[in-house]
Amino acid sequence: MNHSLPPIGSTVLGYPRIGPERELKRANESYWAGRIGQDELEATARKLRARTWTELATAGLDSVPGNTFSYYDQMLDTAVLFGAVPRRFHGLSELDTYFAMARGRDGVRPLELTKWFDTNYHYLVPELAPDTTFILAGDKPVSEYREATELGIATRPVLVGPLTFLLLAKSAAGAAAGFTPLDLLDPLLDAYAELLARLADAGVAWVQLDEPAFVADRSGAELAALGRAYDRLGALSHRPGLLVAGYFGDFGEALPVLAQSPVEAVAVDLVAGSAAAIPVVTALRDKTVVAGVVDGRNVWRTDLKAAASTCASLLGSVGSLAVSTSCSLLHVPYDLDAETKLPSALRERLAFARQKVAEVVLLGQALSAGSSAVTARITAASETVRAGRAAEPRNDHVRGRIAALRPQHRRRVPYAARAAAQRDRLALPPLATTTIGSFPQTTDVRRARADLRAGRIDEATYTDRMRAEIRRIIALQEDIGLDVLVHGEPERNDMVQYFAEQLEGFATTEHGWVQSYGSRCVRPPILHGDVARTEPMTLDWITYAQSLTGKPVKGMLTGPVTILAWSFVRDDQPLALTADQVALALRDEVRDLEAAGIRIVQVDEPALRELLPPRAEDRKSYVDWATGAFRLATGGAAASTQLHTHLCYSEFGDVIEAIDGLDADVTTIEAARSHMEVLADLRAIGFARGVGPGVYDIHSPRVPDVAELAELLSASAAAVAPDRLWANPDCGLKTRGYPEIEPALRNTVAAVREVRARLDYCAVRY
Ligand SMILES: Nc1nc2c(c(=O)[nH]1)N[C@@H](CNc1ccc(C(=O)N[C@@H](CCC(=O)N[C@@H](CCC(=O)N[C@@H](CCC(=O)O)C(=O)O)C(=O)O)C(=O)O)cc1)CN2
Ligand code: MET
Ligand SMILES: [Zn+2]
Repeated sequence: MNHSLPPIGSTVLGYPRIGPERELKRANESYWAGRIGQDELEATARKLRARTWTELATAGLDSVPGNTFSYYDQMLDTAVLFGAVPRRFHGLSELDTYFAMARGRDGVRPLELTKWFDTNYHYLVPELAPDTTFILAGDKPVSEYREATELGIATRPVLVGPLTFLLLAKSAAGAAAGFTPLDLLDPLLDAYAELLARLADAGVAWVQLDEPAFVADRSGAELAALGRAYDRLGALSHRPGLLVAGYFGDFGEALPVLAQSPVEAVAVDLVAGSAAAIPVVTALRDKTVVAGVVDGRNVWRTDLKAAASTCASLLGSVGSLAVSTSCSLLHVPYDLDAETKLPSALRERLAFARQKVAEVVLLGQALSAGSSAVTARITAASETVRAGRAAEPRNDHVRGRIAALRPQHRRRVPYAARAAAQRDRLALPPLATTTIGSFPQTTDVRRARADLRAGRIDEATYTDRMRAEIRRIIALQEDIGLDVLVHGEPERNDMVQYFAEQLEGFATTEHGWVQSYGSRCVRPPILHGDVARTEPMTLDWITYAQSLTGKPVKGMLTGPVTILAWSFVRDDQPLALTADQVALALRDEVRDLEAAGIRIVQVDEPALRELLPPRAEDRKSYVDWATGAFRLATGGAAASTQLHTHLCYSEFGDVIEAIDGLDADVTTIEAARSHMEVLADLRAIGFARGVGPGVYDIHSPRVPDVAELAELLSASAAAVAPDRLWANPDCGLKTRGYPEIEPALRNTVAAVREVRARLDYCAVRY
């Protein structure tokens, strides 16, 4: 291999790719709708890549990451690159196969979508089987490298590492028992070896292999596989320099393994993790260590003085030191300069992707030259950060309420008493039907909100339009015959941002878009101060909806854990305390809803699993504060108020006890894609409250028929008593269209009627 590698110096581990104005979202959605062709989509993609490389090189980074672009997702890119395309997707053009894997097509289900570690980004889960053969089927990393060289920029291609790829993959349905994707390591390494040779041919000096799977607990066998893989790739005679990156935590036991392998560089996350292990691992003394000191997950400006001193402290322990972000900047918005409405005191304290690149460049200069001008800028930046933090106003009322909390604030009367009171008050049938909250966000609804923002319509007109939408949604649900109704959430731009816009202590952005999955984006709010509710947030909409019907309408709130998980949070106090502040605001909202006659309140916690720490030793304290905050939000409700929660988008095996700890009366939970596995998990711990395993996968446009729904419901009824069992979709319906959801809901109600009839029959016979 090349023995005169250029120093990495200053770099970032990755960059946003949706485009500062969500150009890629618009281009993808236009292509899917048939409004533009492949050429136009590719032209947009090329422009976005060129713009990113140019911006990063011009900003002064020594090493610019490449291959950070993706039409949909980097795990999907990796599966396609190595030919791991399940048979059901064969038969389309390359691009359409790719999108079919992401989104499904007629009668063909897509790959599973799941959370990327503890972030709100979702990746597609590769499906591997014993007979999967890996070949170097594509050349995206090579061709994008060439594209950048044409602009005069030598990039460092970023690849998902082979171990992380396999550890995040799942074995395809029907794969032999005992098979795990890791069994395919050797053939996969052959394909990586071929890719590395091609990259070397193209002139690539460094590649980055991301192995974040190793910041979680890993078995001895997995650690050994890591060592074996990098020994093998390292031993290749023709390859670029290898940088292995870990992020979202500490490499732990994987650090010495990598240090003893022939890789030339290791990138470590010094924001979520610590620098303590680096001097201890003596084998790092002849490696390049890339110090991730600029937070890639949050939007605060870096305390550059502290970061520079962390870097300086490592100088004697490593062969060569480079400076970087803690992880890819994919998780933060593009550019603070696009925000014109943020309060200036807050703005001063923020850095988005572009500003973080500038921070890294400055730190790099401090490390290499350390001129007095650079030192002065670093000192000034640190002072701004510290002064800004100190100047954040405190809300003494909220802090007083927190100080006065007692265990009984987080406790309701025992479930049996609640269930009895709710049975009397609600008189619901067995297998009660409901939905998760949102109905399709139509173009009209979004346009009304855009018109309000632009001043084209006034507040009263906007309210009228939303009320008309609520009337339509209530009438539709009555017509379909659902038992517990929702107002449909048309007034919400997003289930977290909507609350943040009304709570003191949060700021929201105009352009701060971050990719969540595929073309779907969010604008995470910035939680900067003490949180307080100044007035009811949902009351008018919910009471309006309830006034239209005799059936119960669910009050609909987003829980404290999810509000934190999907916001940028303050880093100057424990998350547990921030969560309790949010919980108090929600507790007041629950009380107002109850006082207005609302009989059922749902508090969504889809992100409960997401924040679970990667290492087992940290989990108990997380579960304690997370369930504690939820129970603080809900613990003031009367026994006869039925409290629902909703969970989705993850594997729940690891948080079953936490779900129990929420103590909700009814839990609606994603289950359709995992064949109701969660019911067995719940049963195993003796979970005895209401549960609604989602019978309809809303992530797919497919409409389930009555027979399959009845079968899922019967299977569920065998595991859960019918008076505790609910029938509902997997998640909210906002991303779907009416032509899909209307028949799906009608079929659900029809299936429930069938199963109820069978239950009656059984009750008579036995
Ligand atoms: N925060 C969050 N995280 C989550 C979820 C979630 O619901 N929220 N759900 C899970 C899955 N993730 C998701 C993330 C985003 C979306 C989603 O639908 N996002 C929308 C944007 C939602 C939004 O902010 N809408 C705004 C702005 C809409 C918009 O783009 N308006 C147009 C103009 C309006 C028009 O003419 O269409 C514009 O600004 O250009 C609104 O309704 O007001 C999108 O990407 O399209 C769905 C699921 C997990 N994580
Ligand atoms: C991502 S969970 C979504 C819950 C919310 N109530 C909705 O129905 O959209
Ligand atoms: Zn959901």
